[in-house]
Amino acid sequence: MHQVLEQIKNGLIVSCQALDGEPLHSSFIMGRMALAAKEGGAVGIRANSVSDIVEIKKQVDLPVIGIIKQVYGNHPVFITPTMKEIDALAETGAEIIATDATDRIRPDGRNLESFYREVRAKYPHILLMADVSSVEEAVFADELGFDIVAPTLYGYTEETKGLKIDDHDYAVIKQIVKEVKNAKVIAEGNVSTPEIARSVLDIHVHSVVVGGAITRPQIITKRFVESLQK
Ligand SMILES: CC(=O)N[C@H](C=O)[C@@H](O)[C@H](O)[C@H](O)COP(=O)(O)O
Repeated sequence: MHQVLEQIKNGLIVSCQALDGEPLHSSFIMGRMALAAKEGGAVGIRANSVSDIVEIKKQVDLPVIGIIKQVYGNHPVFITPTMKEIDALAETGAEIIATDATDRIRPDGRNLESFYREVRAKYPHILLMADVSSVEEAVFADELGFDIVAPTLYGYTEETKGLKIDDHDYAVIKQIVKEVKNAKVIAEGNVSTPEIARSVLDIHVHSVVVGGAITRPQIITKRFVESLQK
């Protein structure tokens, strides 16, 4: 197994992201978030943008899943959508690059297969992670040759809006683990409690990514406030 995949096996990856407009939007703060995550025992970091990744890499020596969230017009594909973002991420030294791997046409008019082949040919040594929204997309990404698949976009496409990883006793992630043959399956998206993290690991995912429940204090605060108002 690739050394980085070995390193993150059975562990927690913390997604340290604050977009423009969020209270913690700052590469300095994301670097410190990553350091806090490492102190807490995280085995990897997921991060958005070149400047955040560069700062995070100064603070911690953990493997980084890099993405660039780039919106082109009103196009729905925004996680590392084109080769421009892949090139920028490759420069940062991110060990893993994640990209939208849904069946939607990309902003440059290409489909996933032709995009994947070009990225793989250009960067054969970087691990590639497929952010999908369904079992079918997970299987297709695995067949293409992605190293990692994750249901990151389950709940965030037109067809899946509002759905969550623990719906129907974890049916979707269970099916992905069952049907994906070669890629490592990582649980990501709405892993909002330690109990959910434990449950998905028990389904035999390779690792678990947690974002907002650790690194978005406005979301954490809201959950407490809502609990007080019940
Ligand atoms: C859909 C989308 O844009 N997901 C993003 C992907 O990088 C992030 O905004 C999420 O925080 C991340 O996936 C972790 O998920 P959660 O924050 O639910 O633990």
